[in-house]
Amino acid sequence: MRGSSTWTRARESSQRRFSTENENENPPLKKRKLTTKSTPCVRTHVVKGSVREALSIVSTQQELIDPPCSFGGQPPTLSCLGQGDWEGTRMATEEVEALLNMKMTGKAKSDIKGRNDQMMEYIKKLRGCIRQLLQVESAYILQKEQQQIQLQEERQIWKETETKLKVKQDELEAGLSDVNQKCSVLEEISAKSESARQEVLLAHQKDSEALRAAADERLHLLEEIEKLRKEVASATQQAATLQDINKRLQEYNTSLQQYNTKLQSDAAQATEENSRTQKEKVAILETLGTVRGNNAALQTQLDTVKASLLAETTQRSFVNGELIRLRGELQHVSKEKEKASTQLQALSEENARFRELTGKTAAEVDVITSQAVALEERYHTQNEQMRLVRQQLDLANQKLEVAEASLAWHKKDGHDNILKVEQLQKRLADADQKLLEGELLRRKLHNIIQELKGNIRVFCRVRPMLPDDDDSGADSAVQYPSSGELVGHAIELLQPQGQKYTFTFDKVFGPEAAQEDVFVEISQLVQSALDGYKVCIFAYGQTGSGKTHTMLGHPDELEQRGVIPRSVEQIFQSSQALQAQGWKFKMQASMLEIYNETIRDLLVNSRRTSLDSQRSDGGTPGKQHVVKHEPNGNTFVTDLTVVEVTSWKEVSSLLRRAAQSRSVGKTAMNDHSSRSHCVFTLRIAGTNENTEQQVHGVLNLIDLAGSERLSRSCATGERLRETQAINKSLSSLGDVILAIGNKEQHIPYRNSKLTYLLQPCLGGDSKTLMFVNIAPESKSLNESLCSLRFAAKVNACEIGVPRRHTNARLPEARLSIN
Ligand SMILES: Nc1ncnc2c1ncn2[C@@H]1O[C@H](COP(=O)(O)OP(=O)(O)OP(=O)(O)O)[C@@H](O)[C@H]1O
Repeated sequence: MRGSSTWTRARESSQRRFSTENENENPPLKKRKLTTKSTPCVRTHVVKGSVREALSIVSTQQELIDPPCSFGGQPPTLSCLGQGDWEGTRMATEEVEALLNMKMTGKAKSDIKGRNDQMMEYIKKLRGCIRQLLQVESAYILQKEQQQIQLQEERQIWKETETKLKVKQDELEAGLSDVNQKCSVLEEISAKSESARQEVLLAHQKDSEALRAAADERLHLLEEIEKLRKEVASATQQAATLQDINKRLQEYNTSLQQYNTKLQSDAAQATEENSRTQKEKVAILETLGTVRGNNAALQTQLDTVKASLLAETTQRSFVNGELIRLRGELQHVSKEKEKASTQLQALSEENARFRELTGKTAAEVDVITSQAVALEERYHTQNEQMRLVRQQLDLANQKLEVAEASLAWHKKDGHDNILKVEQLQKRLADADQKLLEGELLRRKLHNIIQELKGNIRVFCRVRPMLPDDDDSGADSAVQYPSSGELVGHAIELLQPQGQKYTFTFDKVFGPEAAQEDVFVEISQLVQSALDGYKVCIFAYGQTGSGKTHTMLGHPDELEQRGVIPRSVEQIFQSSQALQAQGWKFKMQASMLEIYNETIRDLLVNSRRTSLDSQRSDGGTPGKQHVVKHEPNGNTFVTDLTVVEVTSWKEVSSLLRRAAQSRSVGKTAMNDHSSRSHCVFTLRIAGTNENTEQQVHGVLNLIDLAGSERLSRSCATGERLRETQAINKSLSSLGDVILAIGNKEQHIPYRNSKLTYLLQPCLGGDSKTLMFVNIAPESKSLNESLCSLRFAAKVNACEIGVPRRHTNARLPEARLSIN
């Protein structure tokens, strides 16, 4: 740049110099030539002027043209000039000046010739001078032209350079903006790196804290390990047994997989069969409709025929009566006729005898003859009457035959129709049965697939609006998809601002779902407790959302019984049905509640009169109940009352006993709020006398205390303490499920009594189902959202594959009969 500006300055000064020289110092050449030409005669001052100009140019440019002509430093004289050769000599400025200032010397005025010669000499010199000047001028012009060409070239170069420079400048500017951009990007990156660095620092701090916590945990774990070592010693003893069991389980697993494959192909077949049956059912229903229509028409026809048959039967009986009467009359007439013919015979014989004897008069003969004629006429009339009656009888008989034939035909047709309807009804019943079987198979397969997946299943139940709900008249905050695959499996929560949250679960029950509908869906799961599985069903949800209604309901009202009564009843019924196969079951029931992180026995005999008196010491007086997990996978609670039960009736009385002991209180959100987690456990031990097989199943049915926000429950004092304990244990449940979901090494089961008790159900080998109960009113929307989010986490949780507890090899088929 600097080079270019120096170059530009030099170029500008050169230009300026040229233009000054051209425009100011040198008048146009043409003008000077004209001036010279227009004054051919020598006039000193004119010539002097132009020559001076020329001289000044010559003197300025003299170094450029030729080296100066030296006169040896002497001013020239005309004589000197006369001695030199003007043609070939170059003149210095002073010489020209001297020539111009030269005066006529030596000649008298009268010496015209002399003067003339002198003048001629002078003119000759002047001419030489002028010629030289002209040469200088042409040299100058040539030089000027060269310079102009050079200038042009320089200008061209300058222009090109300028263009190049411009391009270069543009490139540099573009480069500069690129660099600027890069700079800003780098600045951003640097800012980000800075924030990342900060985050890393924070994370590092957290890690350090976590490390410290881990160190503490490690210490704790070392203690645990010590304990575990002792346990391991005993476990080693069992290892051999377990290995054997494991081997058998592997075999069982293989057979289960085969069974599963078979079930899947069966399922495919069943689905096919199902759809075929459905189509068949539709066709049958259509045919049945047509047949029913035909049947109705035939029925009407049959009724008409029956009516006409009745009329015919009446007519027939009338005709029969008439026939009998006519037959009687005919007999009577026949008798009369026989009598008359006997009489006639007698009279004829008499007449003949008389004629023979000629003893009778002609008059008497006439009378007798007329009597005989009359008798004969009577006989003919009676014959005619008989013929007519016979005709009538034949007609009636014909009518009767026609009526009987038509009746038989109608009867046959009606019978055919009845047969057809019966057949169709049978096929319909078969199709319904197949559908039912298909549905049962589908449920079974679904259960098996769930078992193999090892997931906790989640059912959502939304209770109806209650009369006490403030917005019972308002729209519910809950919706369900009305079409597509999600029907019956999804729930949508609507926020007042229009935002919609959709959650999907294994099953969603709306407010219209009856207790029976809910139980149908879990009956298979309950049944597997009888097959030797650990089954755990628990209800989670905010206060007043229907957990107790779902789990317990009203045990004494048939329709309103909840999961616990129905499950127990089903277990007893199935166990009785299995007795035919040689199975004998022993059932033991227990019930406990976890109240304020303390386990309380709800079946203890010493019935408490005041709940508050126990609450103060936190449980059964003198007894501390502790949860124990045995190495064989069994979990029990120390000193808990366990009652052997043989019927639903006994369990029912236990439930009533427990209900009286349960911690219930009135909250702002529920008049009869369960203030504790209630756990009903049924242990099932089954032995088959024929095969010596044994199964050990456990059914845990849990009604959790309601989750509620302190701000909404308005709890104070004892209620506040209860609520805090409930929330703490529920949040521990959330932590456990989150840790299982994240497949963390350490699962914090010990953080609460509830999670420690549920450990085998949540992280072990049991079949677990959670009900998330939802209150539909819009004021509960936030609680519902929390509950559903919690349930969604649970739904995503894999807890391991359920394990059946048996001590002898079992056949592939399950024990369950339904
Ligand atoms: N599906 C339902 N159909 C009819 N009524 C219901 C239903 N679910 C709940 N209810 C009624 O709602 C009220 C509250 O139900 P419930 O006591 O079962 O709630 P909860 O969740 O157990 O409450 P808490 O946690 O406070 O014990 C009861 O009156 C119950 O009868």
